[in-house]
Amino acid sequence: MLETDADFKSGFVTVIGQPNVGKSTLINNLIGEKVVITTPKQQTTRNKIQCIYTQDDAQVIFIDTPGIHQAQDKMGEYMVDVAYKSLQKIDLIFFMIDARKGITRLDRKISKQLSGLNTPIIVVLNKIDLIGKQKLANRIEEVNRLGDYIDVIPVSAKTGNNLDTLIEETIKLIPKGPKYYPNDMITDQIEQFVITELIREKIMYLTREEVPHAVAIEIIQMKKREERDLIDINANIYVERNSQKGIIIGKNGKRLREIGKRARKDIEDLLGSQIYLDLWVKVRKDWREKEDALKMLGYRG
Ligand SMILES: Nc1nc2c(ncn2[C@@H]2O[C@H](COP(=O)(O)OP(=O)(O)OP(=O)(O)O)[C@@H](O)[C@H]2O)c(=O)[nH]1
Repeated sequence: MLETDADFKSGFVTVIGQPNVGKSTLINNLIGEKVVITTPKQQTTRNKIQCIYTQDDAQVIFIDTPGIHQAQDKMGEYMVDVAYKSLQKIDLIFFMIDARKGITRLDRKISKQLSGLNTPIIVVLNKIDLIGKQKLANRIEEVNRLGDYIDVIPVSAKTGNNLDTLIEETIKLIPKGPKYYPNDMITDQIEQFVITELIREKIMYLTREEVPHAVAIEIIQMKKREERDLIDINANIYVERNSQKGIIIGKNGKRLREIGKRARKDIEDLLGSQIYLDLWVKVRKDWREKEDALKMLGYRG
């Protein structure tokens, strides 16, 4: 299901900046026909997808980095460990600065914290609709003195001015990769969809050619344990024939355990939480031809 056009680009971006700088406005303004906003019902994730921007040749997934928002009130804890770690895993950071206010003490602190990362950073100089040209030129100078950034892009998140340049630059900077989400993905299915793809990928890898496309994954349950940083995920793996079931399970369940182990690792990275993954292999004869089964498994015609 993941499109693997060799030239397609995809990447994860997070938006950081002090309160009121315009982060939500930016994300909201990026919502158009091409964008999906997500409002996960359960708070199972720490890395929350905020929106997805898809165009013909690229997909940008904006994620809400854990810890960043809470920590804005308490600068001492600004980069709590988990936030720092997740920042290292993403492809690009937007560091938003208010062009009217100019660089604040908080911006300097953020900048210092970010300087330890290898992740590329674009400074998004926001609210340029409120200042004149000369002031903007000064601000750009100030930002260039503040740190070593890939680019400084002046925008108005409110009017939409120059957001096309921001997207263009972003796409230049993200790596080649698959289209993680279909264009018409239903928002709250996104997280589960990626999880099923991660599991499917491991099966494909570990069974090679033996169970080609006869596999579908259904997430039965995803639930966070109370008072524990652990999410239980129960999923069914559907195949068409008993022989395929045997292949996936492997001798004494060895292959299924390996599939589970590898998938768990990736899902933990995705969710930023420990998970317990319970996988069951079930035979559903000719599921590919049965409409009901397809619907149940989340495929839409
Ligand atoms: N004039 C102008 N106002 C803006 C712009 N971007 C954001 N604002 C305003 O700035 C205020 C704060 O914007 P938000 O998008 O809520 O800022 P935020 O960074 O998400 O704020 P927190 O959620 O507190 O972190 C709102 O009143 C926005 O309308 C802009 O480009 N120009």
